[in-house]
Amino acid sequence: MAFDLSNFVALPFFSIFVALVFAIIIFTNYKTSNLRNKKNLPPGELGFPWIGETLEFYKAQKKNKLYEEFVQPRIQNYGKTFKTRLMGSPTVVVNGAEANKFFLSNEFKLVVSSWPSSSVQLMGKDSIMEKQGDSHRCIRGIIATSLSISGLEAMVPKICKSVQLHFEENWVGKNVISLYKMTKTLTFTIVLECMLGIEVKPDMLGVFERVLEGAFSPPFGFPGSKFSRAKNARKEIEKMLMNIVRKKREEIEVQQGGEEGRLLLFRLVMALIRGEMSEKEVVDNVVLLVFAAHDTTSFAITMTFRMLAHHPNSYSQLLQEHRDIKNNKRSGEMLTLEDIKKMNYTWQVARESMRIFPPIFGSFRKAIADIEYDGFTIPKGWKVLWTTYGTHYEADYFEDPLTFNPSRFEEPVQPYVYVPFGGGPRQCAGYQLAKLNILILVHYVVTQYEWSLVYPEEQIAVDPLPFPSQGMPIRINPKLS
Ligand code: HEM
Repeated sequence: MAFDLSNFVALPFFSIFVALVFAIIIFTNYKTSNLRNKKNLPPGELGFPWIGETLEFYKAQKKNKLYEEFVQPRIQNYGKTFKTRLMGSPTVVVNGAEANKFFLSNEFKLVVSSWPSSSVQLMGKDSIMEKQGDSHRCIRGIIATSLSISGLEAMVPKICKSVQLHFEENWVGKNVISLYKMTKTLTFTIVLECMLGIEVKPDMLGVFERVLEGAFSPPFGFPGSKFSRAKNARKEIEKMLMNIVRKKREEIEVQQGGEEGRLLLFRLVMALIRGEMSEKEVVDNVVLLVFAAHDTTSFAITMTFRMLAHHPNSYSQLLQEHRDIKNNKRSGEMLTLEDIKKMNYTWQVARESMRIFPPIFGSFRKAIADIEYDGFTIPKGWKVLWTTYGTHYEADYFEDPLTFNPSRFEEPVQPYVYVPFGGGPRQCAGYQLAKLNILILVHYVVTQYEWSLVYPEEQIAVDPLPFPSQGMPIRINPKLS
């Protein structure tokens, strides 16, 4: 065997590396077992250092069976509150309405939201998801004003126009379209043009999607990785948005306000002019809003159509609601907020679809103090994962939970039981826009098209948000009006 000098030189470095890894493992075990002795931790397995039960978690998540295959078996073994270790962090998984109420309403007091490093780097450290206290309240206030009653009233005709234009450009003359892909394009346009007031340019969606693709991937920046592609796309967006923000600032300073005052970019730039926000904060929040709205709303819409296809009685009832609204309008007349308020049954269908297929599984929090909950201690620094499924799929809260039954929403639901939009100070800030988006699109599809699913039993994949694995193609045929 030839003597290789480089191996000889590398040996001490390798030994030091191995020793370091062992030291970290022993130190982590020591810390955890020390904690175990000192505190009344919830039951469950922390598993090996760093890796813990991450592989089991990902395996179940990939099949869209995180609740059935990861959470439920552990609830059976340990109860509704159990510990595990995910992606390096000791984590307590909590389930049920009381848990949702306790952790979601104690945001900023006992816990803070905790996103993966890749999401934070790509959305930006200055987006609402990383903000706390006054700066969080300031951004939420600005978003809320845009989605107030007068803001929503102004937005309805804009959304209607976007949907009509979208049909003309993407549906007319086609026999089959991918509903998921189409709703993504449409949601993107609605957030940017109708909510923010930023004109969509041809390549924009592709660049934003490249950022979103990296938002949950490991934050390794080697060339060609998903994360490094996402980082490059983020730089492109930053440059483009900076220009848009500066141009808007000039316009506002010259013209002082105007009709556009209702749109969100205007309000964000006004906050910039008043010195309440920086340019970077405006840009980060625009990226975050697209991220928050995009896959969630598209998935909610596609699952609503899937449920309608599988439940013809519900579809007939929903269709009648939209025929009644249409029959009260002149040909080509736009919907108004008043029409949308009449879509009660449609909203029940959409809510029931989001109960069974919540676009967001739940989300992570980080304990900022030792927390006493359910008779256990959750140590400061540990993560907490609350879940939508822990109430949505439990018979204690929803009778016969796996059955699709929109009329269960005729009665009000107890707080923190139905949580597809979260709750507490971080409850979805775009809830009203999501609702408009869903109801208006359903109206125009069912009144203008006959449609059917190409693959009625299409699988739901997860990466890391759920999506129909084949893009949910539907056959379409324009209705003769
Ligand atoms: C069906 C569609 C949607 C669903 C299911 C959904 C769900 C959620 C959930 C569960 C949260 C809370 C996350 C947490 O507690 O960690 C959230 C937060 C948020 N959502 Fe949505 N969302 C939807 C659509 C939208 C839209 C259309 C927008 C905006 C245009 C939006 C903007 C936001 C923002 C800004 C936050 C962060 C709020 C904060 O940190 O204070 N979402 N969403």
